[in-house]
Amino acid sequence: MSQNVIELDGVSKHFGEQVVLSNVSMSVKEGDIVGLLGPNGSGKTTMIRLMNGVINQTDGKLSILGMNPGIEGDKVRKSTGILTENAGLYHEMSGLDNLIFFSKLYGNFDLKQINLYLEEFELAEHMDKKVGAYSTGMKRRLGIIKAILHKPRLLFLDEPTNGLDPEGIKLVLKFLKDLNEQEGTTIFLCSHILHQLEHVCKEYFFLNDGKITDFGTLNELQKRYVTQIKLKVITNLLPVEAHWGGYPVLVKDKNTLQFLLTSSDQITPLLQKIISDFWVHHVEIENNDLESLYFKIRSGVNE
Ligand SMILES: Nc1ncnc2c1ncn2[C@@H]1O[C@H](COP(=O)(O)OP(=O)(O)OP(=O)(O)O)[C@@H](O)[C@H]1O
Repeated sequence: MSQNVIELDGVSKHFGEQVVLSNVSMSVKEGDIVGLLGPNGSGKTTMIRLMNGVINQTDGKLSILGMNPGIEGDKVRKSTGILTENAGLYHEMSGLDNLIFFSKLYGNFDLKQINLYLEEFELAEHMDKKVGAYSTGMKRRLGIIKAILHKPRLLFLDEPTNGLDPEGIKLVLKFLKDLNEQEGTTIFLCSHILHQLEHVCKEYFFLNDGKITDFGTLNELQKRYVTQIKLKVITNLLPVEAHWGGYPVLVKDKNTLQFLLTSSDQITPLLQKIISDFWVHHVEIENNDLESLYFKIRSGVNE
């Protein structure tokens, strides 16, 4: 069984009078990709900074790769990579020189590998430009390369797709999935853009006001929070009553119906019944995506 590479036990962090994290306990297994989701100011960046030993907790215990980041911060940072908002890049140096500088600092200089990453992140043609002249998306991609140069076992990414265009988002998410699958790198990422994470993370942690309010796989969270399925069906069936085929139904728009079901087992028989007399162009469960779950967990509503 894989070991926990992140363990937090009753961790709190105060800045003066402000309680930013309160009694946070969580664990992440080696080789997983997990997402930390929470609104602005909920404490996500603070948690990453604690786990990297950049700041110390007020209370509780942390273990990162079996080490205490508050005491062994340098050792922790040698085996972890981190991408933060400004990525710590030198704006007066070129993209290439930044990567050469950091890889030498990490004792891991490999020009061939650097060039491969620059190609992969579509930065090769800009590598001699000063980073100060890079666009936000280019800086973000360079920041990700900087975070993985020393082949960390554990990667912390704070909003890795911020400022990226749709092609950049696709490229970065695919790269992270491949890195996880091929190298076994554990990835801990924070993001607001929930639909992007839906196909990337194995498990999600929800942070609100400095407290973990729930966690689990998408499947587990759906079982917990989605007790009624809202099934959107685009069809030429036009129900005349508020029930059709034994289920409550709402006419949302011309050709768009919403059935309310209590179990996903009801979907197939319902659709079979519809298509025996009508056409169906589209079917979608509307309320079980990560974003719907996020709002339910925030408001404590099961629906
Ligand atoms: N060094 C600091 N000194 C004082 N307060 C701080 C410090 N760092 C963070 N905070 C406060 O802690 C709270 C949580 O901040 P944090 O950056 O961890 O939130 P976040 O969830 O990452 O937010 P965002 O989504 O906006 O990035 C905020 O109220 C912030 O002002």
